[in-house]
Amino acid sequence: MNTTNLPVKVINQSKHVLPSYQTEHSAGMDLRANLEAPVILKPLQRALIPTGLFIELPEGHEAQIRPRSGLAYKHGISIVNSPGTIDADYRGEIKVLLVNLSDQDFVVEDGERVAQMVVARYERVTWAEAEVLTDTERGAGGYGSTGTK
Ligand SMILES: O=c1ccn([C@H]2C[C@H](O)[C@@H](COP(=O)(O)OP(=O)(O)OP(=O)(O)O)O2)c(=O)[nH]1
Ligand SMILES: [Mg+2]
Repeated sequence: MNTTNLPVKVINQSKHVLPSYQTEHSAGMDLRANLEAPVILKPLQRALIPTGLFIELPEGHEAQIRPRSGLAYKHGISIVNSPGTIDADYRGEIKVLLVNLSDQDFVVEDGERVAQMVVARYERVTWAEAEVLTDTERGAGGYGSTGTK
């Protein structure tokens, strides 16, 4: 298995341990809420949850902030801007924009694992302006054009 272990500079101003991979091949590290007091999310309310983490990603890498499926399934908790993007040149605190999509209040506790962070390489492009694009079988088909079965 060819996995990388890229060093990422981090400042941890939270009262919690650094995020870590929960299993041998987890793609994401769970991020913990760093709160003075619990945050109550009413149905359809959103809140920016601080993590107390500040990172410096290597050039050519981003971090994606993604929901956790357990919280989503059990409590309807998701992330409004999913997947959130942490840019390599961002030096601020990582925050998680949670939303409560259930019909019941949800309490975010200090130290709770509210999201997961996946570090990924990205490409940047330059435009090559053109008059026509290559013909393909799909063409402009989308939005279910291939059927459901
Ligand atoms: O879930 C998120 C998403 C973003 N950020 C931080 C890191 C990112 O580099 C910066 C800007 O994010 P984005 O580009 O998504 O926001 P924007 O609304 O376009 O703001 P800006 O004009 O600052 O780029 O905010 C977070 O901490 N959490
Ligand atoms: Mg932006």
